[in-house]
Amino acid sequence: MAEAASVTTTLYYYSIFTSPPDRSRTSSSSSVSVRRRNPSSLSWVLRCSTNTSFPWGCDTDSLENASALQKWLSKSGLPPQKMGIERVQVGERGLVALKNIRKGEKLLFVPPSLVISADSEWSCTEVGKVLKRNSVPDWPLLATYLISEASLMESSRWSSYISALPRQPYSLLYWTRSELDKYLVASQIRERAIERINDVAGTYNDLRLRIFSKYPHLFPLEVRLPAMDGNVALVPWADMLNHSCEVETFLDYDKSSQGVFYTTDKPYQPGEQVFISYGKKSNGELLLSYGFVPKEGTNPSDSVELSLSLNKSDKCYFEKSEALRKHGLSVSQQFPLQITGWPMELMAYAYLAVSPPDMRRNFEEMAAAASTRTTSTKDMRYPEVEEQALQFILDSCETSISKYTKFLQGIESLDLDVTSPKQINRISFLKQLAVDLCTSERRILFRTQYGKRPGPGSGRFTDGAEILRRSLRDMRNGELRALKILNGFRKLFK
Ligand SMILES: C[S@@+](CC[C@H](N)C(=O)[O-])C[C@H]1O[C@@H](n2cnc3c(N)ncnc32)[C@H](O)[C@@H]1O
Repeated sequence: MAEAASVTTTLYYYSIFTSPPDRSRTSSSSSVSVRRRNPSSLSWVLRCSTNTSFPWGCDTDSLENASALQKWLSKSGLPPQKMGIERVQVGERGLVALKNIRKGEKLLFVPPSLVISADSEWSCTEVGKVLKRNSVPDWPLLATYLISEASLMESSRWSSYISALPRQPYSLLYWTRSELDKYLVASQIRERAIERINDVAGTYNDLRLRIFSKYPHLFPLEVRLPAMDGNVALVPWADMLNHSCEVETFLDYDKSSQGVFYTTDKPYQPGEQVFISYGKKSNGELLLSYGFVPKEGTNPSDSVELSLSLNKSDKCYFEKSEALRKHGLSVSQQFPLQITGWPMELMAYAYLAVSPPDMRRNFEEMAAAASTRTTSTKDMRYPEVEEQALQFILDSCETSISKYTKFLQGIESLDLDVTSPKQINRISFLKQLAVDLCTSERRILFRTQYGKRPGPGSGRFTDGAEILRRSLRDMRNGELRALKILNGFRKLFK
């Protein structure tokens, strides 16, 4: 049942793009025209800035709202579907095949009249006009649209949709600052969550100062709402699809019918849950935006950020930091590590960090190669500092691993002040999410130590065949052999 509550509901937003999706540092996904964008950012601001008393969303184990949604969608022009909303193994509620679905089959066909976009008609026309006159970007515009419709309750044409929106209380944007600090102390995703929260709060404040405060009759406190940039739309029905790391299909936008559809990349049997991809995201990013962590080892796009820093006592600290600054980098920099390898930029940063003063002529080139902004020769090698650079990366992994281990060993004793049983349940769930995330991130760090290291010409993520620890050992053995030969010669000459 929809219930009146302060808004802690998540809204799902799909960006409609005709251009390729963003290529995150860790992915190289193919071109799609519809994708999700920062959905939970909005929900966080909803939580922190609104206190609505209208029906909003439901728990994801509620099928009642889902079937009302399904009925309303069919009545409103959604064509007959080969899928239905059911209770599922992954994601509680989801879409399940009702008939055989072939690989490559097109599904959904959500017509434009059922897509909420920047061009949708506003029930409160004046609110829409004010926002458009003030050039509010699509993202906050849509968010305000939804809130404004929600405030109309049953009389909004979207009321069935709004009351079936899933609550998503586990996205990092819903975690309190002390939960983030306590449970994600070892992971860089904590920083990303704080950045995202600040970002959204900034957008909200901007709108509040620029628009909401000037039209208090149109934007009473309860319905003020911020959001993010972007060309976005809400797609009821499609947002019942859960994510799988094993599928590579995204929602698509059909230019001619202006509807939204989805092409399967595998067949489904009746009763099987149907998935889409929320994008090639790491486990941390999935937790940040959607509040779940895939099972360990199932996400090929998983990555962890490794933090590297210049040594403050380095004689060339200033020159190196200047070279980094010129290329948009700082003295402490994060690089994504994947299970399959690590970026050339990381190696370039490591070369720079360990280079002695007599290599200062190379600092500039190293800093350029460490930056993703510059298209420089990334495959450079500096044999004279290779060993130190590898050791530097190994040490940084080691430092990070020990943080994770300390956290994982002490998690049980990490308690926040909780009183109600509901809070206790939530905390134990958050702890489990933190454990799952940290275990998967630590696993990548372990694999980096024993996994692959850069090979020339191998692109953004390295797939060379050498092994970090082994290559260091081989290097050292080589040095030892050379030393023995040298000593042999010395003896001979004596
Ligand atoms: C777009 S909704 C999908 C429909 C949702 N399951 C519902 O009941 O309304 C996204 C949410 O579904 C859940 N979800 C999606 N994919 C998941 C997965 N692979 N594992 C666990 N939860 C998932 C998460 O709570 C996520 O925030």
